[in-house]
Amino acid sequence: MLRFAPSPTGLLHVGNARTALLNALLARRGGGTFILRLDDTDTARSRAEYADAIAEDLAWLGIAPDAIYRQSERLAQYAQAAARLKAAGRLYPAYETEDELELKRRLQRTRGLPPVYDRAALALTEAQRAALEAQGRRPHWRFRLDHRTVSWDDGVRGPQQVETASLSDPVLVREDGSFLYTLPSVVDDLAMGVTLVVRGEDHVTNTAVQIEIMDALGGTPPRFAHHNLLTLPSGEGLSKRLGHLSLRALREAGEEPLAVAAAAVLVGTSQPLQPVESLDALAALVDLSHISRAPARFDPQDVTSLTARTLHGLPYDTVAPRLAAAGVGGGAAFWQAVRGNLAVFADASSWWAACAMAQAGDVAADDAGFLAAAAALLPPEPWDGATYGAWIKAVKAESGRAGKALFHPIRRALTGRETGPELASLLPLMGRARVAARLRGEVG
Ligand SMILES: Nc1ncnc2c1ncn2[C@@H]1O[C@H](COP(=O)(O)OP(=O)(O)OP(=O)(O)O)[C@@H](O)[C@H]1O
Repeated sequence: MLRFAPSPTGLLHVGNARTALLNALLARRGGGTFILRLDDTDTARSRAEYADAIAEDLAWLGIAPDAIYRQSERLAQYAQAAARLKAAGRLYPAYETEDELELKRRLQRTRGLPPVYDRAALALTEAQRAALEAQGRRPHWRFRLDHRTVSWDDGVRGPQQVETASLSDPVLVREDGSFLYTLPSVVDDLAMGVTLVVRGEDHVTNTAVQIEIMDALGGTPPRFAHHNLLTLPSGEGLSKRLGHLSLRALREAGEEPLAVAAAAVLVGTSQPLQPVESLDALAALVDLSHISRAPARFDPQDVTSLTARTLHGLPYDTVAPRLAAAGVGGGAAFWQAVRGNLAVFADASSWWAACAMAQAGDVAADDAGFLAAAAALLPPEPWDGATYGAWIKAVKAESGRAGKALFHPIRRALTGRETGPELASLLPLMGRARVAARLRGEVG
């Protein structure tokens, strides 16, 4: 059981996609379950349209979660867990304001001490608490860490140890009673039976805290694996809120979902960037132990070149529904003919238009006679893959032209372009009447 737990506070970026894909692909490969769990307890920042956008962007990548949960709908479970922790003496009220905490931290720093919460609230007497509440202060609630060494064998980073004495007791519940991310995450990982948590290394410290809370709740922690983070090419970190390298933007630029997925998974590993034919093929390449420890720069140029390479290798059966939806005909023969020339999928539509829609032959005045003579040599239909070769041989013999002078005017007349797919493949798709008309500079 694996999960992806984003906050719906912006559009997913390629770093988020790395986490989502690693989880989804490991689940897919191992026959496990993959859930999308929206961390939407922060009502001020979470937005329903981002939750929809997350599901849509995952679907675009080819990921269909087995279930979707919204943490905002599970508050009763978190309240129950908080009550259990309070009863066990592990969740205590604290009354410091943000300014007071900041002052404490500043004093600690000037004394050369780490800015760790001093647990002053633990020492408050019943009467002192009552007095603070009488002033109108509301408590936030901190988890009392065990101050022990928490260890786990990380799927990416190997054996890990965190001394929780070096950490502040984390706030689990805010003044207004709302939950920060930590408790819902722990409660749900236990309740949903999550067995492996794969996430970014921004969570390593959280993991130590979460293992302590899981132990305090009597649960068995899952296994953890923390992958490196992706950055902008400049090295700057990615942020959902700032809209960096969003899946939406890559999609709008025409990038292939399989190319984005391959780049998001393979960048920053010891495996080479390579196009894949399917998510199953990408799943077969996933190996947590091949992920580097250092952050990895994500270059959108890599996606652009992977998009082209992905398209060049995509089998017809995989793209047939997309071709049909785009109104592109010609079946497998057309796809085989053009795929090697595509930079983005939409180029298939332009090549289809060039084959199937009337357009005037692009004929330079100097070549008009040569091309009209070539038209006269066109063999009768039916045409197949060998037609062009036989015809061009005859044209060459009669005209005495060779090389560029022979091929270039023909390509221009037929397609209006300097380069493109093999004419041998396009000719049967265009048909004799069209080819003849265009060679004469007419509309065909
Ligand atoms: N740059 C990144 N590279 C790889 N993974 C990332 C990156 N940023 C976040 N993640 C992972 O994405 C998952 C979802 O995290 P979260 O929703 O907090 O996204 P975020 O981009 O950090 O958010 P925000 O910008 O809103 O703070 C987490 O598992 C996190 O580790």
